This record gives sequence, C-alpha cells and structure tokens, in this order.
Amino acid sequence: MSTEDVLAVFRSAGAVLEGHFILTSGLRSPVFLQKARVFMHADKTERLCKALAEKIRAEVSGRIDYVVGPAIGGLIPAYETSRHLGVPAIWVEREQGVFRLRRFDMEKGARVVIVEDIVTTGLSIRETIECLRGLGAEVVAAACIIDRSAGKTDVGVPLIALAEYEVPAYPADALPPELAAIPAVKPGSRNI
Ligand SMILES: O=P(O)(O)OC[C@H]1O[C@H](OP(=O)(O)OP(=O)(O)O)[C@H](O)[C@@H]1O
Ligand SMILES: O=C(O)c1cc(=O)[nH]c(=O)[nH]1
Ligand SMILES: [Mg+2]
Repeated sequence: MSTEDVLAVFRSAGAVLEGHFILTSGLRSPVFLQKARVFMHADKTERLCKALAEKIRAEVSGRIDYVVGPAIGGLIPAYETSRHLGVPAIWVEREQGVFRLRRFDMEKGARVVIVEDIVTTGLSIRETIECLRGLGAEVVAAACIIDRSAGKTDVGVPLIALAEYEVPAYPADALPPELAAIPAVKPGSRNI
C-alpha cells in the first residue's frame, strides 16, 4: 500500500481530524490521526495490517515469537498484524504511567516485534523497548501504520512504517498564532 492508499483509508473513516491537539509527547499539532475511527472497521483494519505484516515479513529475518502492542492505540493493530504473521499478540499497558507486561509471561530471549498505530516522536516505542528489554526480550523491530515523523525518528531498532506522513507539531511555548487561538484537546490515554 502506498502512503496515499493508507491516508485514503484514514480519510474514508473520518480519522484525519483538524483542530488543536495535545499529543502524547506534549507537542501540539493542528492534525490528529484518530486511529480508533479506522480500527472500529474490521475490513479497513485488516487491509492495513495485512500490508504491514507483509512489510514486516520482508524486512525481519528469522523467527518472531511475539507481536507486542503498546496499549491502548497499539492493541488492535498488534492483534490484527499478528494474525497475518501467525504469531501470538500480547500487550504492554501503563501502570502508574509506566509500560508493564502485566498479563503475560514471556521467556528470556524471546524475539519480539512491536506494532504501534502512530509514531510521532517515538517516545512510546522507546518506553516499550525499555520494558521488554528489562524482561530479557530481544526487540528485533518496531512497526507502525503511520510514521508522522516521516522517517526522522530513531527508536534504536529498525522502524517499519506502512506509511510516512509528515505532520507539523510544535512545542507548547512556540505555537503559531492560528493554533494558539483554538482551545486544545488531548485525545490519547497517557496522563500528562
Ligand atoms: O511517538 P509518540 O510521540 O510516543 O506518539 C505516538 C503515541 O501516541 C499515541 O498514544 P497515546 O499515549 O496518546 O495513547 P493511546 O495509545 O491510548 O492513543 C499513539 O497511540 C502512540 O502510542
Ligand atoms: O503523537 C500522538 O500522540 C498522536 C498523534 C496522532 O496523530 N494520533 C495519535 O493517536 N497520537
Ligand atoms: Mg499509544
């Protein structure tokens, strides 16, 4: 799938929102990709995640033991991508703000691929890697549906993006006046 194909799926689901958004990194943006409006549709999610699974298979050599999704946004794409890869999907979730693998056991040396929905700064993927490495896992790659940094983010492992789509984001103290004029909303689940 091309970036245009992926964006067409997001647009068809009404998932490309415009306004003033507080992102999980604290950055502000006039555009928010509300992935939940895509993932509510099994057919759209299947199309995206099947293509992502094919990209992962082409780029990762060797065994994959688990796909890991960072909750909440990563839950559905990790599950659906894992279905096409034929490996189990598990997730990390925040406990007092820190990602933990609360519900699963994972053997040391397990080879995992993280599957995220959206990447902006890569912070959430880096936090997930820290959690998984702490458990003795080998993170062989991370993957996402849309990389808003368009390849600029370095998460320390190969990042496989189905689409790269650069969207502006600003520090809270450096807002353009047209953005500052709109009340800000924070759609994600991280407490800032
Ligand atoms: O690359 P980053 O700067 O970390 O931004 C991307 C992250 O932000 C969103 O999660 P969020 O914490 O907002 O909550 P959600 O998963 O519940 O949507 C999204 O699901 C990614 O996990
Ligand atoms: O950076 C984020 O927090 C973020 C951006 C975006 O477009 N969509 C999303 O779910 N999170
Ligand atoms: Mg998230």
